[in-house]
Amino acid sequence: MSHDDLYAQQERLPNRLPQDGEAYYLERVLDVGSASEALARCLEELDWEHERVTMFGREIVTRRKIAWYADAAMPYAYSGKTRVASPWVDCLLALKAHVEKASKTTFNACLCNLYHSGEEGMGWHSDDEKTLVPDGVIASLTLGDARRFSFKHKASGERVSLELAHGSLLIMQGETQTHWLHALPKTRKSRSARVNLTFRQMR
Ligand SMILES: O=C(O)CCC(=O)C(=O)O
Ligand SMILES: [Fe+2]
Repeated sequence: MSHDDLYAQQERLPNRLPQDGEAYYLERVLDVGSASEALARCLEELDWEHERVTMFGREIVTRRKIAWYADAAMPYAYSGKTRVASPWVDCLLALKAHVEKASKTTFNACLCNLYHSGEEGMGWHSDDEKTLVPDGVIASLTLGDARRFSFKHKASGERVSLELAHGSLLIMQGETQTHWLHALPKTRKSRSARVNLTFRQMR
């Protein structure tokens, strides 16, 4: 799909959140072939490692893997741990350029997630770390198996869910992180890998 088509599509995109934030879903920013090629390259070329999180005073190593890229060797606080960014690699830079055009925004960092199957997910959280631009844009590219993604309003508990397809982009902006949590629930339906690239704006 050309970028002109993408812009035209975006003009009409509905906000998926009923209030207190903005979430736009672009179902196909990459065609199936390009998305599959990008998935293979990301699996092969990114610095994947298991995430270590501290829960109830104990260190837990997640099955899910992550990789962290940013303009400089920026430290990034995430789940109570500080990670130093890897320097950008070509396949990620090409995807970043594509996502920047599609979202008409620029990004200086990317947190990458690798879920080997539906047995891996991510719990409720908001991306409101102090190192991120407040109310900045987060653009989340999905490569691989489609998964359900859910929002939950912090005050009312209201939920909004959508399915994120192979080659799709979810753009979160405005006050989304202040008022909503999001999660990627585990599921028995997914048996293959999904890579999710969350392009971010660090200050
Ligand atoms: O995998 C996803 O779609 C969600 C990832 C996410 O929320 C995050 O990295 O903060
Ligand atoms: Fe998140």
